[in-house]
Amino acid sequence: MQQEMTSSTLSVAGVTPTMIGGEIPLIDVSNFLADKSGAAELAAAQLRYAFEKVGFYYLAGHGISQSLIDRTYDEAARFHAQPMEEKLAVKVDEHTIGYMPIQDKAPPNALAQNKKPSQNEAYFLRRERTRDDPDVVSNRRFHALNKWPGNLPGFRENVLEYMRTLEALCQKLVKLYALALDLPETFFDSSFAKPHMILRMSRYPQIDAGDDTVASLVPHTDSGFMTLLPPNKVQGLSILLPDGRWMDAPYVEGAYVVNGGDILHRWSNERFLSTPHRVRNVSGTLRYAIPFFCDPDHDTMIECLPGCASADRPAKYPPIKFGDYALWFAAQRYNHMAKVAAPADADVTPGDRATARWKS
Ligand SMILES: O=C(O)CCC(=O)C(=O)O
Ligand SMILES: [Fe+2]
Repeated sequence: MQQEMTSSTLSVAGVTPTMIGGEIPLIDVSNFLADKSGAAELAAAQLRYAFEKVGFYYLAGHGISQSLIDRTYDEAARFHAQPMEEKLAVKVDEHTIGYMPIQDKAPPNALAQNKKPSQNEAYFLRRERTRDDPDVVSNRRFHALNKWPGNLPGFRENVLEYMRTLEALCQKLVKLYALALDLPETFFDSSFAKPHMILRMSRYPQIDAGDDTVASLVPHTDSGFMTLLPPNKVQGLSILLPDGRWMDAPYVEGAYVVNGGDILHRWSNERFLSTPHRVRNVSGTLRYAIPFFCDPDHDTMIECLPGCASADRPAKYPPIKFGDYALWFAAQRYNHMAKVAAPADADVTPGDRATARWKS
């Protein structure tokens, strides 16, 4: 490992995991994935700490091969290296599938107003489907066909292999999330039997290090349940720590950076954090990112989890179907969705609450 280790530790059942940069737990799930006795409980205790205190953790022992990760980064670079007309041939649609160029204006949500747009271009994929899939036939929102580039042999196969592999890992990790929330290990299994998943392939040009008014990706929270970022040798990601400091997320060889999003925060009645983060690429080179967002299926009713409310801590949010939430969120965050009639959310989002911390 190349980052500086500190002596800061966390005591969980007598075990002291490494704290990256003194702040972010490193959770090794290899024993859990190998079904070793007691490993699930230990990893779940570390996860609980990570989500109650930070909202981010580094994931080691995940079993995803570095060669598959490298190949997927290479495919992101190959996609973005195409001429603009090839990329625009798969332009982003009302399902947020396809290519989104660097925007010329900030996203629709109120907090972004008067801000400069994020300096990155992105290509979005969701679950691969066939033409006769009933959701495709009915044009169900966010359940459409992927838009594959026409002239990149092998691209589709490589990217789908990555998505299938990450999906299988997430289906195991949700068991730890259930245990971390004091729920039965299988609690989330049905919502993740066919999870909603998004792979975003982003390219960040360099920005001017001296200009604080421009970001590669403006401070934000993610919308969903879990985001997995594979190790990135090109720095740029920073995380807003609970004490209000921005911390640059160090590269840790082999470890994913994982965070929770607004729906985990909402579902857990704000017990688990959805932590703001941002990207500034001042590395001197192009930066790529390939976040994988793994969410419950869109029929899941997001309603305060058992055990997350009490007499002094009543449920803060009305129940909402995840699909409705996802549509509302997309209408806030993406210009191409701004005109979509999204269901009104009954309350301010967890993300808006979290963003208030950096707004003031
Ligand atoms: O580029 C990164 O490291 C993070 C990307 C991110 O936060 C996002 O796409 O939501
Ligand atoms: Fe993010």
